[in-house]
Amino acid sequence: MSTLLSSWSKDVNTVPQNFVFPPEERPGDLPAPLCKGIPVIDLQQSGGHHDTADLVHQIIKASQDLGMFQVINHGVSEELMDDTMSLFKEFLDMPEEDKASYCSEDITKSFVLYTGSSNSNLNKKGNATYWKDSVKHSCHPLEDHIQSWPEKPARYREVVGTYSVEVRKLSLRILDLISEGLGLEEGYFADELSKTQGLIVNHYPPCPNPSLVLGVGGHFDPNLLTILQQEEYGLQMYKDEQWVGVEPLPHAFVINIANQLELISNGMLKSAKHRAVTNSSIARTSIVTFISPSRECVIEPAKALVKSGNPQLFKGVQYKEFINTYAGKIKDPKDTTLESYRLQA
Ligand SMILES: O=C(O)CCC(=O)C(=O)O
Ligand SMILES: [Fe+2]
Repeated sequence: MSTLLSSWSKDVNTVPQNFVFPPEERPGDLPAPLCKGIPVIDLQQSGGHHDTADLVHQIIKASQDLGMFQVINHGVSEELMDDTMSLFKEFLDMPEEDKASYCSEDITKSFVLYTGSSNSNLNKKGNATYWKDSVKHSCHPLEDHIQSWPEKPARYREVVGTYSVEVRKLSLRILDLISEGLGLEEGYFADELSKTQGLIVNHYPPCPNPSLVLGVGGHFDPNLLTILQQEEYGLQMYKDEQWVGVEPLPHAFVINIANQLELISNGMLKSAKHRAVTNSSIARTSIVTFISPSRECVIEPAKALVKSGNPQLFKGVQYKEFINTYAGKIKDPKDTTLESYRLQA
C-alpha cells in the first residue's frame, strides 16, 4: 500500500500483516502505568539568583536521573500551541490529492510526508511498519526553508514559522540553563551545537488492535535536545526495565535529553529511551522539534568535564558520522549508537 495510512485505516477492522510486529517487539499491556516520577518544571521564576539556581538544579537532576522532564510556563503561548496543533491536523486532514505531491520515501527531501519510519533501513521489506504518518521538514534558519513548506492551508507558513522561532527560543533557554548547571561557559551550546532545527509531526490514527503495532519503536533521539508537544496519551519511556506512560499535560512540553547531550556532558546527563503506542479510539498527533548540531560539527565531551577522577567516556565524532551509524543501528533493540563511541575503561 503506497498511500498514506490515514487514508485507509478507518476502513479496516483488522491490522494488515505488514503492520504487525513480532511477539517480542509488541507493546504488551496497554495502557502502561503512567510514570509519576517525571518532573514537571515551572520555568517562570521571579528572577532572583536563588530561583535560577533552583531551576538549574531541577533541570540537571531530571536530566541525570531520567533524561526526560516536562516544562510549564515556558513562554510559548497556549494560543500558538493550539493554533499549530490545529493547523497540522487541518493539513493532515486535507484530501489525498492535495497532499500527494509531498508524499515520498526519500526523507532527504526538504519537505516530506510518509507512512512508517523516517529511517529507510527500517522501511525495507521484512520489517513491520510503524502505525503512523509523519510530516518532516527543516525549520532553521527560517528563510532557507520556508519556501519548501506547503501553501495550503494558507496559514501554514505563518503559523509554523512563528512556532519554530518560539520553540527555538525555549530550546536555547533550556540549553543555557543546562550549560550553567554543567559549569560550562555561557553560550556553550548556542552556535554549531544547536545549528539546525527540524520538525516531525507524527499522526497516529486509531488502530483496530493497538497491542499488535507500534507508533514508533523504542529509540534514543540522536540529536542534542528534543521538545515534544502532545495532547493525547501515547508516549512512553523506558524506566527501571519497563515501559511507563508519559502523562499528557495541557500546554506543557516534554523535553528529551538526546544522545549528543549525553556525549558532551561526558555521561553526566542521560538520554531517555522512548517510544509511542497507539489506541483504538482516537487519533493522536505529536509535534516534535529536534535541535541538532551542524553535520560538520565534531562532538566530544566538554573539556571542563574531563578531569582526573572523571576520565573521558566517549570519543569525539563528527555529527554526520554519528547520524550514519544511527541510521544503520536503529533496529537494534538496545539502540547502541552512543555505545559505539564509548571509550573502553
Ligand atoms: O510521538 C511521540 O510521542 C514520540 C515521537 C518520537 O519519539 C520521535 O519522533 O522521535
Ligand atoms: Fe524520539
